[in-house]
Amino acid sequence: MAVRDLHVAYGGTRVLHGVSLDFTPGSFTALLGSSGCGKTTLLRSLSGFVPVQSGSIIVGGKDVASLPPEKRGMAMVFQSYALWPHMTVLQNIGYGLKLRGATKAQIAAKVAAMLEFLGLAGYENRKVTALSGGQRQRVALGRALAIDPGILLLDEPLSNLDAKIRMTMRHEIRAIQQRLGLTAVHVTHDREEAMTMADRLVIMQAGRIAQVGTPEEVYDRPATAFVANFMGAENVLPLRVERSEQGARLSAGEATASLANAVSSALPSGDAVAYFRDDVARLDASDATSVDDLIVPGLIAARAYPGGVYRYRVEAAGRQITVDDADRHELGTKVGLRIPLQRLHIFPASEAGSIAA
Ligand SMILES: Nc1ncnc2c1ncn2[C@@H]1O[C@H](COP(=O)(O)OP(=O)(O)OP(=O)(O)O)[C@@H](O)[C@H]1O
Repeated sequence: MAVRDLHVAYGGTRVLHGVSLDFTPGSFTALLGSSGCGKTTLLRSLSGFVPVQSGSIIVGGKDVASLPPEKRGMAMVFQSYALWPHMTVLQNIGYGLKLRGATKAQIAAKVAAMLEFLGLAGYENRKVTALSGGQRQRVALGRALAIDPGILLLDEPLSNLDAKIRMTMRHEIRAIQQRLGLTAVHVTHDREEAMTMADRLVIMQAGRIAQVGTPEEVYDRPATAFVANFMGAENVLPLRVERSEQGARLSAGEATASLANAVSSALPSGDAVAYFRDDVARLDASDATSVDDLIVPGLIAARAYPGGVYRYRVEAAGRQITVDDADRHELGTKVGLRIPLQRLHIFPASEAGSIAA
């Protein structure tokens, strides 16, 4: 499947501004992005529930953008399950087959196989209202899979489940997708869910694609300030970068550090903004020095114990920085915030825009 220059609008409001993507057969892609960026709209355009303004959706070499949902070879699983409450498990799973003209015997055989596959053997005659959330979502999955789709679209299917079932379902869905060789596209708000289930992440920002890559690429090498921030590097530190023959000199207020040429060649020059995660920095003595790490003077303003490590809010370089540290320190203590340079994601200040504000 591939999407080319997809534009979608609701009334006069444009929501997708020219999205192009390729989906390798058998791959699992997660669409991630802040609320309202257009993830669900993209998924619904693929499925045919939302019409496209322009662009194409290619499945097996054919443009399906103007075909109705049932002619696209795709099935969708919804957050709300969207099961028929007055119907039994058998009737729900068999619904798509019935619409496609399958006989009663064919439906019964397929549903029994599907229930076996999903660990719900013998549940045929149960009303769906008499099932747990996890079981309902499995029935919804069964209904989607019963029509043998090549492409499975998942619209936040795990959001309504409690944490434990959600973990189990992550593994189940991934295993089913791999076993059946389905091409899956999954919309989620949950970064960890996307990272653990998908081969590839697509990070969307305001109706456009900000980055496409493996979970490692997107997490460790974010292409933009937005992606770095969105993937959890929420600490923001304004920096000045001065390039020289030997490398680069970084300064954050009084604090300075040097980077050798090999590592610094990709750095911007001038005013920049660095992003880093809570678990990257450490608390050191206020007079600590280092050649490899940036040590920014700071003051402990708050402390919490979420478990395992302490989480501190440190006032440093005019910013509030969140840092995890194994040791307990008192509020008001002067510290040196030790930040390894290679763990910083650095972008020109002009690119950081409102995220850095
Ligand atoms: N049926 C609709 N009519 C008009 N505008 C809509 C409709 N559905 C969504 N929108 C708007 O389109 C934009 C994208 O919505 P969409 O649901 O695709 O975002 P999303 O990334 O899935 O968000 P969320 O994570 O909150 O579900 C939003 O601004 C939303 O308000």
